[in-house]
Amino acid sequence: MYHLMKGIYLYATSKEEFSVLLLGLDNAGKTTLLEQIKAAHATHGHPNLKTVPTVGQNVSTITRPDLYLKIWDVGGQHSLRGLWQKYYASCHAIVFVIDSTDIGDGDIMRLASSGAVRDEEFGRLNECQMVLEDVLQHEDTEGVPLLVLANKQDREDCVEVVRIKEGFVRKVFEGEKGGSVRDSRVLPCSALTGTGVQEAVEWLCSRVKWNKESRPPVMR
Ligand SMILES: Nc1nc2c(ncn2[C@@H]2O[C@H](COP(=O)(O)OP(=O)(O)OP(=O)(O)O)[C@@H](O)[C@H]2O)c(=O)[nH]1
Ligand SMILES: [Mg+2]
Repeated sequence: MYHLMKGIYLYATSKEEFSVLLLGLDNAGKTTLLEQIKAAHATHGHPNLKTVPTVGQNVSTITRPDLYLKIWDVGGQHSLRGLWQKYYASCHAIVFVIDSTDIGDGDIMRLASSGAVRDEEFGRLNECQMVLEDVLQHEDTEGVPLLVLANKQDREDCVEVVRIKEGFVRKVFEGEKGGSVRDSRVLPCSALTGTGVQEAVEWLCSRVKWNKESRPPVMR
């Protein structure tokens, strides 16, 4: 009887848990974003916005009415990107965070036709493109929903989200390194002020549920 009751109790109180992986170049704003998401889901809480470059990982589980989201924030520095792939097979969604102030005008066709990569004009656009392509091409990310966040939209010198969508994300997806078909979206946000963070979380929650036949959740 005890075991039956315990089983019913556990069944009634358990929820599906989905894992979300935050990726992007160093300084893109991944840790700041995680802090905002944590603060928004805590009863009392101010985000800790004094981040330092991540070496290793930060992980946090947030509780939503119908599910848990376990969010993995990994270091984006060049030397740490090799570690990302060990998270791919078990994640249910990927967020690719872009620093919208460090990608020139966000137009990869112009970058390609310019020949030389002139840093001051294109910022880290080329690096950002190669890193995103690597993620999309990896077999373990096949079919995983991908949210691209055009971060730092609070800054005056940012590239607006439509340009990032048209000039960068769409072109990468349509290119030969665009990888498999997947659910994807580009949204603006400011991890620093919190603008757009809620919309991002909503999108992630809906997509991990839609995709759960391909990537089933863990019961917790
Ligand atoms: N203005 C502005 N600054 C931001 C925003 N998001 C992050 N930053 C700043 O960008 C810097 C880097 O932010 P982090 O969150 O540490 O970046 P990260 O992607 O975690 O970097 P790594 O851990 O090295 O991969 C910090 O100085 C943040 O305050 C934003 O939306 N707007
Ligand atoms: Mg970080």
